[in-house]
Amino acid sequence: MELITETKRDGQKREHDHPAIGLPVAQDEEGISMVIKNVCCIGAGYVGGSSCSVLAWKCPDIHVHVVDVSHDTIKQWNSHNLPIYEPGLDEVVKECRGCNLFFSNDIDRAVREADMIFISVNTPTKTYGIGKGKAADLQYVEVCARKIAEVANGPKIVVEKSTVPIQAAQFITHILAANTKPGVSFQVLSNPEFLAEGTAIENLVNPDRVLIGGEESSGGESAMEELTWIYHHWIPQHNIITLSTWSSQLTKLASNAFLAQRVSSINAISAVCEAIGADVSQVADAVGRDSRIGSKFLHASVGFGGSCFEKDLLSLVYIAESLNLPEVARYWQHVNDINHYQRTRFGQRITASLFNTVTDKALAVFGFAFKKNTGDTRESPARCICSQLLEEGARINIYDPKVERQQIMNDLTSTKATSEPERIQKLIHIYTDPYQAVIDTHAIVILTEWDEFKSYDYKKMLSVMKKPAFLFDGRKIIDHEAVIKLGFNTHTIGKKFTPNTL
Ligand SMILES: NC(=O)C1=CN([C@@H]2O[C@H](COP(=O)(O)OP(=O)(O)OC[C@H]3O[C@@H](n4cnc5c(N)ncnc54)[C@H](O)[C@@H]3O)[C@@H](O)[C@H]2O)C=CC1
Ligand SMILES: O=C(O)[C@H]1O[C@H](OP(=O)(O)OP(=O)(O)OC[C@H]2O[C@@H](n3ccc(=O)[nH]c3=O)[C@H](O)[C@@H]2O)[C@H](O)[C@@H](O)[C@@H]1O
Repeated sequence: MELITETKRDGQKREHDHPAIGLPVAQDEEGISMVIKNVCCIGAGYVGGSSCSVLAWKCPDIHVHVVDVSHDTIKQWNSHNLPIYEPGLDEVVKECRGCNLFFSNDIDRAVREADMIFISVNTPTKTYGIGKGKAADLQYVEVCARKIAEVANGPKIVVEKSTVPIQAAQFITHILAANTKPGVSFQVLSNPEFLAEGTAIENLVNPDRVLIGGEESSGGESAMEELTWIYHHWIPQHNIITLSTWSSQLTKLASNAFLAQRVSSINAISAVCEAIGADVSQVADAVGRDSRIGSKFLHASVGFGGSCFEKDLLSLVYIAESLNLPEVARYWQHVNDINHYQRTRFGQRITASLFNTVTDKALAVFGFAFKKNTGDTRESPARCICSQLLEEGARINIYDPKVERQQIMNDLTSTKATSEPERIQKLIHIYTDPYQAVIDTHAIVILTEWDEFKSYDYKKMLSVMKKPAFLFDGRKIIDHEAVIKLGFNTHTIGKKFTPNTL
């Protein structure tokens, strides 16, 4: 394995390729000896990788070992090219990696050495069997629980960080309890994560709150104290909430559902605005000035994306159905339905505006990630809208500053996206220069709110496009009056402009 040399927080240059062994014993402020915590995190994805990097950064006295089944992912975490793009993450990892932060595939060793184990594996929507299309798939969480039970050799605190339905902590406890050996004991805590992609480091460093859910027993309470002690390294006590495990798990699902509901609410209003000639930005601004409502998460768009809002809404719908609460299930299902409606509506508007056909027309698509400042395309509205346009026979030139070419190709030609991958593949062109992407196109379609899209030279772009040239701003980020003046036929969400005849 390649050795990496990095300058560490103590100013020393060091090489490393594997986790250090043998932990020192530290003294706290009162000089009392205290064993340094040895933390392991199973799952080196967005959540495990970034949250544990910040944990290592904020807790130099804690040894953090992040493990994953994927060799490629771990190789990337140990390289100069991290597997995820997050502003500020590179700096944090560079400072701690090889000191008190380690990435490896040696899950058994990490679990054995740890006294606290975070489970941060994926919990996607089930694609098969009971609950297909709605329930959270807990197979990866179960594998972790069984692995911990198999290799644990002492007392362990198991912290459920993945987003899970409300019974998950019980089933983890059940598996662990059925496998205890002499000298081995387990406490299971719920500690859901609230970071948002693109702002993960800021969210982890200054969280609105940290939830620690546990059992109401002396063992549960002391486990909660242990985890509270870790977070206390950088988070004030009043931002750390201790609660029951079920409340903690439900709070996570409810928080995502509330956020998704706000986006769907303003998007539903945007359709009304388009129909009556109102402006959704003005409505959102005025509604948000009510301090009881607040201004955040009222930005109308092509719909919400990302790996969690839809998944967690569907999980909540499934839970409500399982609890025989069909009205509750329908309520949350509608939040998701509006999101699909909003995406489809925008795709249809593009086709309708381009004289009811996009067949063989070239369109430049700006942005493929589900939001700015991330390279993540999971459930991105861009995937859905591009697929819609490709099905209509459009040729699309895609530019995104962070999403890899192969990722875009996979997303649009997978069996989930199309039944005709060969035909679709020929219609897609990926660009690394937005000015090249627009040449000879009929329209520009903005699908992610990257800041750089605001400052492009649209006059220059217009000069190389087919006329009449169209601009569809699905994120409401550019100066519409300015591009209309240039001569673009402009469309956006929640507002209608007079057709441009320049
Ligand atoms: N992505 C996000 O912004 C947020 C995600 N969450 C939740 O956190 C959880 C993880 O999400 P992400 O980090 O986005 O997922 P991810 O897909 O980026 O990462 C999960 C990682 O777990 C690894 N893994 C799966 N099974 C494993 C096993 N048995 N042993 C070792 N490694 C294993 C996978 O190889 C993968 O690298 C999910 O439940 C998600 O709902 C919560 C808050 C934010
Ligand atoms: O559980 C999770 O995975 C995370 O889900 C969201 O974080 P994330 O999906 O990374 O990003 P958000 O900023 O919430 O945006 C989600 C989607 O909604 C869209 N959005 C957001 C806000 C808005 O006003 N309008 C709007 O269309 C975004 O463009 C994006 O597509 C939550 O914000 C996090 O608290 C949570 O931890």
